[in-house]
Amino acid sequence: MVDKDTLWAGLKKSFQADLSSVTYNTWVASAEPISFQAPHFRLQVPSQLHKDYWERTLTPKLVEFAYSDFQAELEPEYVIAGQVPATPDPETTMTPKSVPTSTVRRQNSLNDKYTFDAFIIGKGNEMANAAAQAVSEEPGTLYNPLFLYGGVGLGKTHLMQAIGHAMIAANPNTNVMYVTSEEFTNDMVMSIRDKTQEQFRQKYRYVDLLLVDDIQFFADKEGTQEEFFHTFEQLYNNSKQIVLTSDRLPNDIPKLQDRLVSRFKWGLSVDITAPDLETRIAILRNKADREQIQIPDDALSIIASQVNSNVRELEGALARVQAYSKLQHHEIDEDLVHKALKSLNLENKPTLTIELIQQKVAAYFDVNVVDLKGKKRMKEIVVPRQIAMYLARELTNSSLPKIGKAFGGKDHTTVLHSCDKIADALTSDPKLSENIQQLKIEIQRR
Ligand SMILES: Nc1ncnc2c1ncn2[C@@H]1O[C@H](COP(=O)(O)OP(=O)(O)OP(=O)(O)O)[C@@H](O)[C@H]1O
Repeated sequence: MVDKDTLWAGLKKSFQADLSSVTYNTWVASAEPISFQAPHFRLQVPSQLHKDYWERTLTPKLVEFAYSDFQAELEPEYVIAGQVPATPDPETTMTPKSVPTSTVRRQNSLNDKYTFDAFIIGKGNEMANAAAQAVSEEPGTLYNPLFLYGGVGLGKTHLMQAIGHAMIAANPNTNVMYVTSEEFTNDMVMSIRDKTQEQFRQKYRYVDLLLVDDIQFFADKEGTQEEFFHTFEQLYNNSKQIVLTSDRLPNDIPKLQDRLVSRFKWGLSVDITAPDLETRIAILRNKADREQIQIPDDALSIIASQVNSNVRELEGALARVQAYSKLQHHEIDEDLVHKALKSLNLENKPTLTIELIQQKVAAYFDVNVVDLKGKKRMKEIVVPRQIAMYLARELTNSSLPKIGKAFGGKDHTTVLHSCDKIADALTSDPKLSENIQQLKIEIQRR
């Protein structure tokens, strides 16, 4: 038995470890538990934008953490502060249950908001958008599979789901399956455990459009890759459309079977990069209008110029401003935006660039920036160089070739290798993990 406060305290810890501090402070820190009676968990959030974000993005994590930390099956409900909930308040205690099924399922459906109409086109995504539009008009023939790749929070999921919406709009009988690669793996494992492999195959092999998100997590998963290969073959041979997303190109996904790498390259691979200032402003304006948030252009430009990492963080900043305006009972203006974003420490800071990361890492390890960019092979230089590349990828959303260029013209595979090496070492080297944590704080603080 666990009460709502104990549950929430545990969940917050897991979120804190999992999310960036900006994401955590924007979305999680402002939520309050209202009640808890298995499986119902009611959480109060400050605004509609928060509610949407929880429903769309954080619910799967919430369910997962509740299950792994408390062996509890959760069905969360989000209530906007000051609004009366639709159903009466349940009791506040619960008994843990077994496997979370219903809430996990919800992830398979398309998010209503991820349409082409709601997608703002800019320099970083115009190719990807054009390819996605083309695929939705001629599925299974033009680019199959369509492989969208790029950094976090740049709209890959949005765009892939937009294809699903467009195909359903053109033909309501279209059978669309959206799944993350982890869900695909879990589903497969369950089907083996429950001896329901035939149902599993029916589910994935007889659709018109299969969308698999974050395919890089297939790395190392032999069984999943084997199963996915047969799924792919059947769909492809029947001219059914497949769309995949990843944070990197197929060649760069470690331990991905050659036959999958070659198949993923049969169609079209197209990347999405971070939006420029104009696109960020347009995304915010569109979002504000859709959510009916009153915000003048000048105030909006301040947000767009201060948050330049990715669209998810941009949306978070807008939500923060909106929540702040509600709390202060004050309309949004430039002054309010400055105050609301102040705690994110974004103001008066130099822009977070690869060069800035190089300087911070060099100072931290007491090495020379020139050496970091150079070719010296001594361990004292190689490790800081790999760390700097890893942080450049994590914190700036720059493409691998761009990072390679900033490190004295290195190849993108060298950058990827460095990032993977550090990511691997992080799981077993607490000292490295501490160094990186400190460096991240130092860099975010500028
Ligand atoms: N060009 C855009 N126009 C409007 N909204 C966008 C655009 N790009 C991204 N977004 C919004 O930003 C948020 C994050 O996008 P999304 O989840 O699609 O990113 P992603 O690239 O799939 O990230 P991840 O790699 O973390 O899965 C979503 O709310 C999405 O609607």
